[in-house]
Amino acid sequence: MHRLVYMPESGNSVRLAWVLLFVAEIWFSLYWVLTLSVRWNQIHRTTFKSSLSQRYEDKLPGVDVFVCTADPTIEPPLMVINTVLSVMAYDYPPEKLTVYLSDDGCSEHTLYAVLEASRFSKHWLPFCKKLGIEPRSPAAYFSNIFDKPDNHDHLSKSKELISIKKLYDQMEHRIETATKLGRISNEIRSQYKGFAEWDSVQSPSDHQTIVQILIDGRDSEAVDCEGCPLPTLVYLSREKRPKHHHNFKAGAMNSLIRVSSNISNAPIVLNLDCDMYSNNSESVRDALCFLMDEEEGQEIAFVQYPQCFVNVPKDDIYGSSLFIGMEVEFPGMDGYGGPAYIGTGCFHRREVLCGKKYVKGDKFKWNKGFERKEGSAGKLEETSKIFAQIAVMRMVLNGEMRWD
Ligand SMILES: O=c1ccn([C@@H]2O[C@H](COP(=O)(O)OP(=O)(O)O[C@H]3O[C@H](CO)[C@@H](O)[C@H](O)[C@H]3O)[C@@H](O)[C@H]2O)c(=O)[nH]1
Ligand SMILES: [Mn+2]
Repeated sequence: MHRLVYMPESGNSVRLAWVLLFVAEIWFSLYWVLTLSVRWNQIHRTTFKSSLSQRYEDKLPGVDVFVCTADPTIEPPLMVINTVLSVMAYDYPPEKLTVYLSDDGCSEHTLYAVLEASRFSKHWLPFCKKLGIEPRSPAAYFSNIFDKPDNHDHLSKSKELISIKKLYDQMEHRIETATKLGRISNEIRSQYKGFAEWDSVQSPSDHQTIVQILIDGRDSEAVDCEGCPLPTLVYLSREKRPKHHHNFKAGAMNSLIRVSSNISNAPIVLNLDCDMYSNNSESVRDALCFLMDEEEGQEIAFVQYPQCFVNVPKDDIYGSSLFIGMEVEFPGMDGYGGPAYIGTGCFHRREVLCGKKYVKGDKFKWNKGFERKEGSAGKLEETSKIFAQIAVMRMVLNGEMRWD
């Protein structure tokens, strides 16, 4: 009202500033109304995972986890494998879990780190499950234990803890030595056939598709040190050519959807940025409580987890912890039908990503059974390359891009 009543006469030099201020105030008022309205209808949900187990433990669906990385310098391989290990250690039947690492940086060092992680997982997974520890990213767990002097949680676990920490430190040392060396030594190269792919890589932005199945869950020898099966672990670096745009994470996700459909084809897909480890081993079960809900499950396309940051400065003057968004506005949006998709930490139904249209009353059949693909790992790697090619070709020809 003040702005309208005291508007300067036309011709007055401050009139333009006055009008601009008025527009800005209108915009902020509208913004205030919009943000306030998502704050007064918050929904906080609770899951009952024991009911999920009672009803569905034998029929739990396969889950494919996509971890994306793009640059071995900005996103160090050691950080990437901590994220990979955090999801491999999920409290979920390992034969139904497949973890894909998409490496847009096409780095031998990242493949080497994942290879190391596949070996370390044989000790890390039984350690996590036996002692029920959280979080299951080794770096995050060790930092909680050793960087906080008043944390005595480790005393009861000391023997196992010391030996697993030693294995982790040795792995870290090997990965860092390889990184410092700038190349993968001939000794390591000779131990794993997959490195031979780099003989035909021109550069990280000009290379063929590389698919390596590092742990094949169907293999009876793919077991941890206590004899329990391990989840499947796959490395993918999709084809890139300088003349075609690769569409960043979206392009990687398109390749991952197609390659995974050939290897595990799980009906549930989780996507994670490589710098966002999972801090709760029951996240899959929590998400399934929504997606498999008998009444409303079919109405839910995805379950989005909030993002938490561990390295935000204490005073956080820029609001980088996204606290208001995650703690207030997300539950608020849920009151109006559900939160937005914000990328990492989201469980989708595969069929939704593949373009299935919503049909009211249409029920997904969870008891279809869990199927394993036939064929040797080598054969699956070869056919998966064709699937990755299709993703790239469709993106180039149609500009197809389903992910933000
Ligand atoms: O060519 C690329 C570029 C990026 N990435 C990966 O994509 C992820 C996200 O990229 P980044 O540049 O780190 O985006 P941010 O701005 O940090 O993340 C925001 O944007 C992401 C992509 O939408 C969301 O997943 C996140 O939740 C959201 O915080 C990372 O894991 C990257 O490794 C690729 O796989 N290929
Ligand atoms: Mn990021």
